[in-house]
Amino acid sequence: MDFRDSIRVIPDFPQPGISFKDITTLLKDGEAYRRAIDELKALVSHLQIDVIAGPEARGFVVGAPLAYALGVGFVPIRKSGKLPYETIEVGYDLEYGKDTLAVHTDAIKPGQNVLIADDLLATGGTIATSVSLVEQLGGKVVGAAFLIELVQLAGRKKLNDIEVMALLNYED
Ligand SMILES: O=P(O)(O)OC[C@H]1O[C@H](OP(=O)(O)OP(=O)(O)O)[C@H](O)[C@@H]1O
Ligand SMILES: Nc1ncnc2[nH]cnc12
Repeated sequence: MDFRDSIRVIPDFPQPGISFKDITTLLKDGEAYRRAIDELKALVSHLQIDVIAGPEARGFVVGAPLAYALGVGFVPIRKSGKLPYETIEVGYDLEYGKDTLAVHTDAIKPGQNVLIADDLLATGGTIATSVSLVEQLGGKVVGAAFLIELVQLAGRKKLNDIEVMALLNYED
């Protein structure tokens, strides 16, 4: 299945010069959504995964169903101020702004193998920050899985030797 047909591209959102890849058109199509998660599951099948971590908000709609499909737990990595228990936090830049991500200090056990999942890899700031949070808790990041990779932004360079997997590549 060519998932590209299910992604809507919006020029100049949320600011001029950004070509926004809108996954809501894929999410509302039950067949395409299910197949996308099934294909991600196949892409990560060689990895030993104890838990999936996904950054708010779009990382939830990819990471949580993937965790369910694999029969592993899901850890939400949230924007600052949302999690109720003790957290660690890291600030970062993204393609169109700045933010801070947080995770509960007991979300990951030291030594657990963690797959990070999100809808899209752009500059890699979100995922590098997620990797930092997981590693601060003692987790080992065994891979990062996405629906979409914006290859020109070279986000995977921020991830050093972490394996990066994506269903779709965009050149712009
Ligand atoms: O590789 P990067 O340059 O970090 O960009 C990618 C991130 O940007 C988007 O999230 P956003 O922060 O817009 O939040 P949202 O999921 O709440 O829309 C997207 O869902 C990724 O998480
Ligand atoms: N171009 C883009 N489209 C959709 N989400 C994004 N997050 C960061 N860059 C993005």
